[in-house]
Amino acid sequence: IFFYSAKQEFKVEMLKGKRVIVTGASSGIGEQMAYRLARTGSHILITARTEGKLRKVSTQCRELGAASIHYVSGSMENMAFAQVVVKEAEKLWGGLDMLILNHIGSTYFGYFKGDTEHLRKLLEINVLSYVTMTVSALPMLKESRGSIVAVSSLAGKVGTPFTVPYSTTKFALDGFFSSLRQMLVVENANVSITLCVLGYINTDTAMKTVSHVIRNKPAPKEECALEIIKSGALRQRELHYPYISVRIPLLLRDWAPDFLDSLTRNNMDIEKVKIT
Ligand SMILES: NC(=O)C1=CN([C@@H]2O[C@H](COP(=O)(O)OP(=O)(O)OC[C@H]3O[C@@H](n4cnc5c(N)ncnc54)[C@H](OP(=O)(O)O)[C@@H]3O)[C@@H](O)[C@H]2O)C=CC1
Ligand SMILES: CC(C)CCC[C@@H](C)[C@H]1CC[C@H]2[C@@H]3C(=O)C=C4C[C@@H](O)CC[C@]4(C)[C@H]3CC[C@]12C
Repeated sequence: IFFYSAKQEFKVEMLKGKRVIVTGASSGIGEQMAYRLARTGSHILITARTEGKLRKVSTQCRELGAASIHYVSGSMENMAFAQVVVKEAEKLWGGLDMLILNHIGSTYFGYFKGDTEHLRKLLEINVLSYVTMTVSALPMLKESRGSIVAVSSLAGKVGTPFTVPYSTTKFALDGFFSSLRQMLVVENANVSITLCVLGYINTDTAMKTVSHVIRNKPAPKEECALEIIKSGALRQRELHYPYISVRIPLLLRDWAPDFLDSLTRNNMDIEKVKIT
């Protein structure tokens, strides 16, 4: 029982020479994932809207030792673009080993005033483009027995105030990917799906948006990026990072939901949330 249940350990060789797409890689956690993959000698295709930033990240990846590095710029509001990115990987490498879905459309941390247009746009960028890329990439991933990694959030597992449109999209990812995981087992397809449930991380965007409201200390984006890559390589079903800050709310969620809700609110300076 000990030997059969022992967890597999992560080794950098697991990703050496692997062909990986990383979305939202021009900044934050996505950028750090690109650097980490470069150090392990992977073939990398990065994407985001801002070409200038992608060029800089690519240069850095080349210096860090990427087996190869390419970028495509465009917006994930457009589903044709989501397909173009996967086609590009097919053209470049004739296959794909890992698809890391990480981009999000910009959103606010504040009062929900019924702005369904913002919600619709966010559903397209944060969910539909993930679905589109997954569908396009699945034939290649089935062939390589590859992996899909979807970056989500604690705000996609438990209700947090001030993130209504954002949480809607992240909860949807759980629905899609958890069901698809089951579907792939039934079909006998050896493609792993990892849902990353992240707590508060110190990216520029998150710090700018919530550091004046959230009392907890954010976790480092560099370590977060490494943990995401490890969880994908090890074909885990979910990543919980930072471990304790995500595990405790997940435990409380079903057993003491009202207590969890008040704990979450007590972690915020609610009076500092801007009223627009
Ligand atoms: N930071 C945190 O505290 C937490 C983050 N997460 C999750 O981690 C992931 C990364 O977050 P983080 O690094 O903070 O985010 P960033 O804001 O740093 O990065 C977002 C990336 O998405 C790209 N992007 C934005 N809009 C679009 C678009 N319309 N089309 C294509 N790409 C787009 C951005 O580049 P560009 O503008 O050039 O397009 C950028 O590369 C997200 O999935 C987020 O939900 C989860 C929990 C906590
Ligand atoms: C039990 C409680 C202490 C847990 C509370 C954790 C809350 C406060 C944490 C968990 C996940 C976090 C959000 C997140 O996932 C991503 C983004 C997007 C970014 O562009 C702006 C910041 C934002 C909204 C984060 C805000 C703070 C959140 C809600």
